[in-house]
Amino acid sequence: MIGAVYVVTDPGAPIPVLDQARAAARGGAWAVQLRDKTASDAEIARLAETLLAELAPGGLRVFVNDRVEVARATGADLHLGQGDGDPRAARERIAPGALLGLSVETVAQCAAIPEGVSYIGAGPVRATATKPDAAAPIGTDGLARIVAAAPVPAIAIGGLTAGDAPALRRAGAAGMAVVSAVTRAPDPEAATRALVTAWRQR
Ligand SMILES: Cc1ncc(COP(=O)(O)OP(=O)(O)O)c(N)n1
Ligand SMILES: Cc1nc(C(=O)O)sc1CCOP(=O)(O)O
Ligand SMILES: [Mg+2]
Repeated sequence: MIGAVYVVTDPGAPIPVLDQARAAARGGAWAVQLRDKTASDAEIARLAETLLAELAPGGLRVFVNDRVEVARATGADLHLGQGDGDPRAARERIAPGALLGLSVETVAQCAAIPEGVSYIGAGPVRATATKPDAAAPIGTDGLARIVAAAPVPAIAIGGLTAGDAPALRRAGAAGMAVVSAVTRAPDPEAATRALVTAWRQR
């Protein structure tokens, strides 16, 4: 089951990554993702193990970004992009119960989503300073087209805030993923809670 609010951590944010994840969990996030382009596999594995021990028993899903072997070694969930290797091969490497996410930027990419992918990360919906190599923003109309074409639930990502929740829901997203709206907020727990509340509002 895919949940509503998914917080991607940022090692460049003002508070440590573990505290970002803990605040997200307290605020009601469904998932956190450890995203760090420069840390070693051993460092990411240590963080994942800590979060899995501490927060997975309470229901939080813990993802690692890009690192198939870290997911395999720790039992964490995994998120891959279009350039991060074959998702079928990754599915074979990770735990049977682990979730596998795949980034999708275009409707055409929806035709190539293999079985075993649990959800897509669809975006960027809006411009984002967090990922300088992101594709051009697709907007909520682009998101709706991807939702319609995808065989699995879509989690919207890219430049999102709580105010976007109604439009993302109208577009058919199953959830929303954020980096800066939580990790750069003065109170990351309250920011997560605001996202959860906004998502639930009809
Ligand atoms: C939930 C979610 N969706 C999309 C992405 C982006 O992944 P990717 O395209 O591989 O880019 P990087 O994050 O690796 O720079 C994501 N991480 N999470
Ligand atoms: C990690 C990531 N992936 C994206 C994609 O479009 O695939 S956009 C993005 C960064 C999202 O950060 P923020 O919430 O601070 O804009
Ligand atoms: Mg990636």
